[in-house]
Amino acid sequence: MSSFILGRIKSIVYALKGFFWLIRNENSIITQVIFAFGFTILGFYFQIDRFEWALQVLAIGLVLAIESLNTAVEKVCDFIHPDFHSKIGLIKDIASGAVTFAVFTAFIIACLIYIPYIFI
Ligand SMILES: Nc1ncnc2c1ncn2[C@@H]1O[C@H](COP(=O)(O)OP(=O)(O)OP(=O)(O)O)[C@@H](O)[C@H]1O
Repeated sequence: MSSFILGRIKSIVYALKGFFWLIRNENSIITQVIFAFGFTILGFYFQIDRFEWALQVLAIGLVLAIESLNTAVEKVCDFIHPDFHSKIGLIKDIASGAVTFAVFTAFIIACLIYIPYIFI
């Protein structure tokens, strides 16, 4: 097998290792996964259409991906500077701010999808 293909396979294995680590150990990711299951049940309950499913899956993926990157930033911060430092605090706050953008976007998408089903 060429070293290119072998390299790609190794990358996928490492990525899956990170994926499973996150859903086993990281409370914020576990919480978001529970929310994702909740909204999936809601989607089946209200029989949302294909376009709404696509938007919902995109919103869930966006939140999980940004939350995962936020976790990575926190880990780097704790590794390079385990003690309290105002700059570390700011870096962590900014990474959390990125999650807030994603959650806010997902909230708007959820409102656009479900408000018509619930109230109209
Ligand atoms: N080393 C530090 N120096 C200064 N402020 C910090 C430091 N560590 C954390 N903080 C502050 O505490 C907040 C929470 O940090 P923390 O690393 O506990 O993340 P978290 O959002 O609670 O994530 P998790 O629940 O996944 O641990 C940061 O956003 C930052 O404001």
